[in-house]
Amino acid sequence: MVLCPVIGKLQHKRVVLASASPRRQEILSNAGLRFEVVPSRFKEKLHKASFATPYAYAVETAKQKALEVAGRMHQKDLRAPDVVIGADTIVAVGAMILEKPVDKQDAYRMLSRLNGKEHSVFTGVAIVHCCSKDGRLDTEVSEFYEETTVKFSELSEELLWEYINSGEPMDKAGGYGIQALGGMLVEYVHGDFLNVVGFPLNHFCKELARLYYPPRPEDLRRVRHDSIPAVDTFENLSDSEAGGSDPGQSAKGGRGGEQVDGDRSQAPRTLDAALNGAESRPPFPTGLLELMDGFKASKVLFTACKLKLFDVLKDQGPLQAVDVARKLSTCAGRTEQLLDVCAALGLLEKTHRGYGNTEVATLHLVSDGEHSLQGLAEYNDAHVWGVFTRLGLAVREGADQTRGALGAMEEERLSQSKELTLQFMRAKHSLSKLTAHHVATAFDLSRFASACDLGGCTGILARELAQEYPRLQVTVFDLPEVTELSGGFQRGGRQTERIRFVPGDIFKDSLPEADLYVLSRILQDWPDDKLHKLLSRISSSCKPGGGLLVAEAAAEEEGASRSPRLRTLSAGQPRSADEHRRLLQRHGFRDVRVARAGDLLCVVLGTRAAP
Ligand SMILES: Cc1cn([C@@H]2O[C@H](COP(=O)(O)OP(=O)(O)OP(=O)(O)O)[C@@H](O)[C@H]2O)c(=O)[nH]c1=O
Repeated sequence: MVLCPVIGKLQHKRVVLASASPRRQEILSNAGLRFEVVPSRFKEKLHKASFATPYAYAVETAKQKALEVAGRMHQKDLRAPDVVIGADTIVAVGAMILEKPVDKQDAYRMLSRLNGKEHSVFTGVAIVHCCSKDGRLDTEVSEFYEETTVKFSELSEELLWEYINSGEPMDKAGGYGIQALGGMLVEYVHGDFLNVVGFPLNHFCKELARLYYPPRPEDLRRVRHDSIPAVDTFENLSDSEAGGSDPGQSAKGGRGGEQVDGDRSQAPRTLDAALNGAESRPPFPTGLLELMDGFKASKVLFTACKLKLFDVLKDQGPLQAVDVARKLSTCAGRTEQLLDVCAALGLLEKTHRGYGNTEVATLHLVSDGEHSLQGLAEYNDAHVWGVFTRLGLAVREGADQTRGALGAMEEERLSQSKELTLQFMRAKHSLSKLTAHHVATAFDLSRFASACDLGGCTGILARELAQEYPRLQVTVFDLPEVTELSGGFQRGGRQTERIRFVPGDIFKDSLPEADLYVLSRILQDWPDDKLHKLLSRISSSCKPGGGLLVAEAAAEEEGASRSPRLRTLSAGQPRSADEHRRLLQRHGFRDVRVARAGDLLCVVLGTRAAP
């Protein structure tokens, strides 16, 4: 059989399975692989929301599990195994990830979500090749994922509880085991069954083949592209293009993809394809097509927010499409399309009871939620959208125009209506709420008695600083039209006594006195000349020993910015932590330290040297 020699390639190697899952052990030993089992101690606690897709989360977790075991074994014996295999299985309902239930209630919640519906099971796999050199561990990781679609029948409460009480759900992702009693819950499976059980053996063998039998150049020219993913084009939302693709068919990523994301078609598709040969076609441009459709997805999100769809579903959901349309006074047919696209985007859940918010929608898209990003959606729709429609003009007409178009948020809000200023403030407020705590705690700032947040807008960071440092007096310095409206964003509380709002322009007016100046997400909006002007003004106002704290979007190479495009399209240059460090040094700050704040920001703190 073709696959045996592939497994045989590992025969003389020391192979470790970094997994406690008895199912994985069984699948691999049934395939004839000889290995040791060293369960990983990696805690499955990666921040799910920071992954663009559920499978990216599974792949990263699998990798971390394997690397933890490789590192630990290397440390213990000063010799790592040759190969460590890690895997992670998750169940995904839209964007929501279900892992192993923590108790019976949790299992019930999970199984109820799956009841009567289709879901995806993803297993991420990492194959880590290790090499110990001069006491150092070198690793080379290849990773992939497999997706299988599973549909549950409509199940009664009684049956669900009977299943839960059998004890089977507890150590299984999504709360069920398809290989045992759980098999009775399943109406159909599309894809690799073993992938659901915990290990995609077929894809694993293909990956080994790819690693151990590099294709000959003549084979590569004949690669067949056999897994073209569907791309949701949202066409059926447009009147002129009605009858387009099925919104439920969102881009899923090929089951046979060799890479986690991006262009999976770079590598030979499959051993089969490489060996059997096929006609020559260019790689399928999945990423590019998704990019072309990206604006439609944004517009769907903005429209749903504007219609207050998530608010209605929060209070009254789940609801059928006609009821949603009635409550929103919208056209029933179009509303249903919008709801379906929202479900395909992972914003809504569709069950036999109707449409309901997913966790991410409840958390971030409901207007009055503590972590609501409604303000940002509203501003992007009402303002940034229009700004970007002028991008071509801005690029053609040069730097100033580019600034006018791309970085226009600051400038336009000066001249425009109170409503626009309010929109801008709501957008900034909602985003700052996500980051303020991280910025305030990136360094110990307790040595400062006063701080001034320049461009501090609604005072959300000031509030966090005051809360974190009980001695600190904080000034929020922003344009008069902003400070005038900031009252509407205050929630009261003891620390507000130590916060004051001072109107002024950071480029023109004298800066309020403070031991620590703060610039949070300000520099990125300005081109170099303005930025140097601002930093030199701060430098002159800052007393020796005083500080400057800068928080900006983390540069891509530092790992976490998931939206490099957003960063690049602001007026200023994208800057790395090192560039920020040099900027501060150039303006008279010493002992410059850099820290990461959450997933989005890099924070830099410098101390003013004596002139
Ligand atoms: C959907 C489904 C899952 N599972 C098991 O669910 C666990 C997932 O958890 P994990 O975190 O990927 O693995 P683990 O069991 O914690 O082991 P480890 O690799 O040490 O983290 C694995 O066991 C899988 O078999 C089944 O046995 N049958 C099914 O139908």
